[in-house]
Amino acid sequence: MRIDATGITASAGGRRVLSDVTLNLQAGAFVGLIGPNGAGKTTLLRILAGLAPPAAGTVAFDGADAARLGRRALARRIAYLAQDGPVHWPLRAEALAMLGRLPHRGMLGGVTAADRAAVERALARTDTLHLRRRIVGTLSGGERMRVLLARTLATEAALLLADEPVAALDPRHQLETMALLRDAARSGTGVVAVLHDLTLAARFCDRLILLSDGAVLADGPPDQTLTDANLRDAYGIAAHRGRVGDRPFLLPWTALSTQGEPAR
Ligand SMILES: Nc1ncnc2c1ncn2[C@@H]1O[C@H](COP(=O)(O)OP(=O)(O)OP(=O)(O)O)[C@@H](O)[C@H]1O
Repeated sequence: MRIDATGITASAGGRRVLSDVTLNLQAGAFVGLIGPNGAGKTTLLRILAGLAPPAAGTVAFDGADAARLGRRALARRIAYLAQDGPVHWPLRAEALAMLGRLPHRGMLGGVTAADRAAVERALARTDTLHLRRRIVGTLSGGERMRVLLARTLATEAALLLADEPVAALDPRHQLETMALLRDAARSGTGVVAVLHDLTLAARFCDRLILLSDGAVLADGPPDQTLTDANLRDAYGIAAHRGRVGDRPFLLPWTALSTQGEPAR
């Protein structure tokens, strides 16, 4: 699996929100897409998923123009988890997870044993087996997010794009979900997650792409992306740092003024 996005430009509300973004994604790496609010992360993820066309630039999936692959073929290859989408349908959790199998079904096809097995695996991996009979609208925000992640995993696509998959989760489920995404990457899925928690991003991701003002400010291993200068320029913050084994960690600590002085 390989995705090459070249020269991606996008506008929204009459304003340029992505400018000439070029990046490639390959199976086997857990990539964190980070950057401040409004930097363009969701816009970029939706373009990579084929859900919105770029104003300029191309997305190629395994060398083929993704725009020509067709919605259904793309949906089998790329699973997309939207950012905190409200779910109003009176659906049980397992039926919602089963929607992740739709791209694999023929026009008249029913649920197969393979569909059931994939949903079972996805519910188990997201710790939602005990919620399977619950109506999704009655779940807590974190429970709902895990069921939505189960739907995304159930597709068993080559590329998984997740927009803020851990934002609503408690610390234990954050750690488990980050480990599950990393393990999915290790076993050959391409994984990109939009993340605001830089501590988790530094610990679990193999590579971080830092978007700022619609452009790629840095792209590389966490050590090289989360430099003091990049944190200051992109987020206007300073952080405390450390290491555990071979992994860096950092703790956002100080908001900086525009002159780079501690603001609060
Ligand atoms: N439909 C729209 N109309 C007007 N502006 C839009 C629209 N969609 C996105 N934008 C703007 O485009 C910019 C990028 O939005 P996007 O959602 O991609 O940012 P983001 O990096 O995902 O932010 P966040 O971290 O807050 O989720 C923002 O300034 C946003 O206000």
